[in-house]
Amino acid sequence: MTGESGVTSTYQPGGMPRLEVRDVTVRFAGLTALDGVSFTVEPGTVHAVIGPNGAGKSTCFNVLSGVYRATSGSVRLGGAELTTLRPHEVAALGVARTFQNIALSPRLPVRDNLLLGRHRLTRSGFVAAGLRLPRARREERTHEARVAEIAAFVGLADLLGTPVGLLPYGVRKRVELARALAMEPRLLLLDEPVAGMNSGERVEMADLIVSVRESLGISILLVEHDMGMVMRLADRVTVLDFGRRIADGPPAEVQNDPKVIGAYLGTEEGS
Ligand SMILES: Nc1ncnc2c1ncn2[C@@H]1O[C@H](COP(=O)(O)OP(=O)(O)OP(=O)(O)O)[C@@H](O)[C@H]1O
Repeated sequence: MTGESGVTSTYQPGGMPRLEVRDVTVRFAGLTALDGVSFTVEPGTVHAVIGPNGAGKSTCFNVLSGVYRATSGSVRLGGAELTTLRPHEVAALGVARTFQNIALSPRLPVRDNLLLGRHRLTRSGFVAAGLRLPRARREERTHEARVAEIAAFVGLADLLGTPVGLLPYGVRKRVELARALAMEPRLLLLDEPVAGMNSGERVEMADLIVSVRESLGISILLVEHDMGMVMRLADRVTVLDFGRRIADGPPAEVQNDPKVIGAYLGTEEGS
């Protein structure tokens, strides 16, 4: 399929797997960060995980991406069980993530940061690439063309040669999203994609996330504090509080749930 900007998806939406999180518990020395949490991310949807500070959102992301090991429970992507895998193995199954704090190489230009995202897709070995053998060169050209396509899709076409460290914060957040897309993911985990952005940048990022879903059909799971953004973007919302799931449903339903209102008011009163 082809998006407005001409970027094409490697996967058909029908081929996108469902993410099933079942009864996941994570304990850290006496503290239960996640307590029997379950939810399902349907293929090609935007699913948000929200909750007050310390609710367990980051822990949830870290379990899904293989950074933390669940104490019990299961996470399945299509037919694959993720809870026993390491981060690079989860990434190899097509799960890409962005971070709350940008994790890019500031001295490298946008192009190289995006090419690093394609590492798992590189077939020619290290040696072949180093010797610049013909097959490796051909592969390099293919990756560069794809990176240019993705950069155009996220509005970075003119900045491919610019070192990331010279870019404003909001643009760097887009580079991070582009790098995740460069992995050709089937599931994208976005950790607070608009944190620290001004209102104009927030709107742009929200539009971009919508077009990732619509043009590429990639499933998106996002953790986000900006409620307006969540309500506008998400097809479904899971609400955590003290590690427990207190609500799960369409945004309009969740927004009016007394348990959710109570959890957020409780935080405000406490802070
Ligand atoms: N590596 C760790 N070791 C010990 N405790 C941890 C660890 N990671 C998270 N926690 C604890 O688990 C609980 C859930 O934290 P988590 O960061 O997942 O919440 P959160 O919802 O992402 O919060 P925030 O919105 O503030 O980012 C907190 O009490 C936190 O202190």
